[in-house]
Amino acid sequence: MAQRVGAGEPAAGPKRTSRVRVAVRLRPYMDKQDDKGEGPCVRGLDSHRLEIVNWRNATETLHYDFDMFHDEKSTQKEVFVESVKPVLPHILNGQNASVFAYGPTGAGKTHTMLGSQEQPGMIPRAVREVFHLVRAQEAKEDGWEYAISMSYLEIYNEKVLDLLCPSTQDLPIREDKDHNILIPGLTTTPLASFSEFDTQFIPASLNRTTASTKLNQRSSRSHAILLIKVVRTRRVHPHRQQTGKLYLVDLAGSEDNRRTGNQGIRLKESGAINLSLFTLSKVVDALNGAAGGRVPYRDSKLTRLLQDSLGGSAHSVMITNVAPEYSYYFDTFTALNFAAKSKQIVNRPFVRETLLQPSIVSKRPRDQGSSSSSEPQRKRTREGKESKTDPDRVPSSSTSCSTQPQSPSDGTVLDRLLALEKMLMGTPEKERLHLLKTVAQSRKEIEELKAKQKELETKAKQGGSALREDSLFKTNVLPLHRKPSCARPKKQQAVVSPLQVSQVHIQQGALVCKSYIAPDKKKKEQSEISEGKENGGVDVHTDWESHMDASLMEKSREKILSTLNGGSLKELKGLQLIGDKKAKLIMGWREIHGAFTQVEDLKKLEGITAKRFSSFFKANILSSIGK
Ligand SMILES: Nc1ncnc2c1ncn2[C@@H]1O[C@H](COP(=O)(O)OP(=O)(O)OP(=O)(O)O)[C@@H](O)[C@H]1O
Repeated sequence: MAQRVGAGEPAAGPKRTSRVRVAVRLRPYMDKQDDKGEGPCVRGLDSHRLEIVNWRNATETLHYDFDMFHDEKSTQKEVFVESVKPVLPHILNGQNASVFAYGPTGAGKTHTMLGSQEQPGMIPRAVREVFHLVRAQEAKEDGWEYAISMSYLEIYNEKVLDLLCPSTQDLPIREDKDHNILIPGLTTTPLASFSEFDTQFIPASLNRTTASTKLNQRSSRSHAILLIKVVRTRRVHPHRQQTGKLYLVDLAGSEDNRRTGNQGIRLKESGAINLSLFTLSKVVDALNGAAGGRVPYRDSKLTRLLQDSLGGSAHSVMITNVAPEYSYYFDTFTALNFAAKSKQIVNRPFVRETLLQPSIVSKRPRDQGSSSSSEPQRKRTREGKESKTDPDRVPSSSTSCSTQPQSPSDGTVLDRLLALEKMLMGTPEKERLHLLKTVAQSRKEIEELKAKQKELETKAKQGGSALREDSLFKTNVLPLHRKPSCARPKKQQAVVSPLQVSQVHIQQGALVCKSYIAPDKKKKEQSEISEGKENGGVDVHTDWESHMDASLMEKSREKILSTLNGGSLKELKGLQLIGDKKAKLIMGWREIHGAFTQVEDLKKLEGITAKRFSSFFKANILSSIGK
């Protein structure tokens, strides 16, 4: 698990501010001659200023001044070089950046962000540039190693959907204590090259929800957000790790339902789109001092996700797309006013840095003497899985939804101990004393664990053999309709309710006394636990552990732990007594705190009491042995 370094630490440098940069891009006329006759309702004055006819008085014009004005002849390359490229280097230094296109339906947002084969937009250009920047840094051998990955999502009807894995449902949005916005369960795909990005991105874009409206033949009905993450790790001790994120956002078009002719589902979509854009506008107002200081980020999924880009810690660029036709006049006027307001927003970018724990560092090849630049990187895949991938190798055609077996990021106690000892070399005296204490404490823990394990093994052997003979006999002679008593030498008798019948199973040397509960009762019991209600009547928490083979128990425990640390949403839900809510909580915890070191860590989750944990543990150990 990584340790967070505060934003004010030396690595982050002095805190500084960065205003949201606003560019306006005017789309050329489309093929409608009659619109052209009226002349454009908006026109550029120079590379920063533009004017629009004043609707209150047609003889006047209103002037606006922006960071950049791109006229109707501007090429994709010019827009990229002048407005987008300057923010990209920040993401190599652990800072966040975002570029988003805003404007009415049909004004050119998707053209600007995505573009076409002949005229690639900001997204492909920005990603290509990120690869260039990273390769240039690698060539300098500056002591850092870099890893690039991507995630891609859309917000459709206030649902967060994973475009790299379209079968997933609405994903939750979480915030950690450092105000980082996280989406547990979102696919993250490592990228080795730009062409690999292309092969992932193009099919994923086709998953995006689009439908035509009267205004635009191919109108985007969702907000699409592409996230490019650059993680760089210092090769030498202390192993600092910096994470920079680039958000590339194509917003859905704001639109007037009277003009778009929306009905039915299209009307519902428009409601969601306009609500999120309205909230976006309220957020901008609040950041500019209105609304008494409360910034309503939480009022829509879009603003929650863009929290970092507006008034947060990102270097942000907003490209406002406008159209020249008079039919767009009011939309253009509104968009320009929104852009002018956004220009005043000030962000506070800082470096996000963590220190890798010794257990992670000690497992890396460089600690075994290697310092090759093509050394494998640790990367997260979907649902918080960790894997080792060589960044210079083009991975096989694994799908983004595919899951890989995962090894927990925290080592065993012994691994950690060894790593700690190794770290003592070259540590100042005061810290060394503290570390020595930790080492001594860990050693003591190991001794205690070993003693306990021995004791349990002996108990299990004694109890197991006595019970095996006894229960085998009883299972054979008891009539089915009678309740058998499950023999438990030295231990208390299990409480058996009138609806239960006990069965004795012997599997792989383990003796398990399974309670049979009538199906409807079992269902009720399980749903009560997963809904958060404590178990009332029957005590299911009897001393069952002592009847199990210690090594088998340990194996099952490891299996559960590995699912907790590496399981997908579906796999987590496959655990006994874990429903959708708990599975998402587990993923959120994992995202924020890293791997669970032991199954018992589950008790740290909200709503998992000791009793509920005990039910969970028992049910899963039994079911894993039963498999
Ligand atoms: N700068 C430009 N040069 C040439 N064609 C453009 C330009 N901007 C937009 N277009 C064309 O205008 C049409 C509408 O643009 P686009 O689909 O990008 O609008 P949009 O704002 O994304 O709309 P929506 O909100 O509905 O998604 C498209 O056919 C697009 O190719």
